[in-house]
Amino acid sequence: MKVTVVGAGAVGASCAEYIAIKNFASEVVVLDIKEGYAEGKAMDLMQTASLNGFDTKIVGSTNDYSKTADSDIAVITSGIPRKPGMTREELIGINAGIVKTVSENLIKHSPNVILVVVSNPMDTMTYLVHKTTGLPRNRIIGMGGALDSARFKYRLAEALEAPISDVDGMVIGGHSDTGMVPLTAHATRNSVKVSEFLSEERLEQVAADTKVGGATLTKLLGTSAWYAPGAAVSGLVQAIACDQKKMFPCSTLLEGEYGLNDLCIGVPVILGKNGIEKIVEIKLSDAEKAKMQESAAGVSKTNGLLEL
Ligand SMILES: NC(=O)c1ccc[n+]([C@@H]2O[C@H](COP(=O)([O-])OP(=O)(O)OC[C@H]3O[C@@H](n4cnc5c(N)ncnc54)[C@H](O)[C@@H]3O)[C@@H](O)[C@H]2O)c1
Ligand SMILES: O=C(O)C[C@H](O)C(=O)O
Repeated sequence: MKVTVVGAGAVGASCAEYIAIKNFASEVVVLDIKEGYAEGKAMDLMQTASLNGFDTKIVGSTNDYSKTADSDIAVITSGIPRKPGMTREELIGINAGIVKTVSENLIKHSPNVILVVVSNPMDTMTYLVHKTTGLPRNRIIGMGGALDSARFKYRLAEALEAPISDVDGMVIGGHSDTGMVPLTAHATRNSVKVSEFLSEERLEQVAADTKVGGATLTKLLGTSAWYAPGAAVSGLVQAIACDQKKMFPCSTLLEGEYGLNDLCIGVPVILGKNGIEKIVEIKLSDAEKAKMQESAAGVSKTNGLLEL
């Protein structure tokens, strides 16, 4: 199993590290445009192999896509991150050009590759990859919901004063400060609805904290987060590589599902060796449906800024 990670920055390197530590890939190629940077990250990571006990070979490349040839899965993290005070949508001008070129280069050398899009604004970048590559929708996966759901579980555990392993919950919708839809009514602690333990007001606070999870970290760090994003990507890659048939909320092209069309947005999907093997349509309340519609309108508005 060969995995390429484009962008050897904060998220790309974290993602490569988690994939290597999980020891399911034979090779991870890390590619960056900055001279020597990916080679340096790859060498540093390889020097953790004996310490962390993995056999994955990590190779660095300065923009040489021949090294990525015949990748089974490729992750696109190339592009600029936001700074405090910015929205993800403000990154579109620079990142759209990068994501378009990178995805075309990847497909040229790996025609059967499954792409995982991370660069922001992620739902719009995923849509751009659809529009420009023409790959079938099962092979283009946007990562956002897996991360947002991990942050939701963190906030739920905090409110419940419970270990995170006790809680379960999911965030669907757009990966933006306003567009996320944390499904508080479906969240559970050991199969008991969290609404049995937390007031409506506290649950609203959990949802609000979840939605600004990325902005909160950006303010603290001066740039956006990388550990949880890297771990979330590695989870998706592992589910595909190991044909796990796991369910994650991912950004995918909708063709009527959830009453939506012609956009990529986060919904639950089953991930296996073919990428997105199924879009899971869960029953939403009228209030949840309205939030999803509003979120979709926001994503479509950003998509409208693309020069297609
Ligand atoms: N979807 C998500 O949940 C999520 C989570 C975190 C970050 N992000 C996004 O991921 C992107 C990367 O974030 P980061 O913190 O790793 O940024 P970073 O600046 O640390 O790394 C980005 C890397 O991309 C490289 N790059 C730029 N153009 C390139 C090109 N054409 N080809 C190859 N490499 C190129 C840069 O040299 C840099 O090393 C940002 O857009 C950020 O907003 C998304
Ligand atoms: O917040 C960001 O800009 C990066 C990423 O989308 C995140 O949620 O951490």
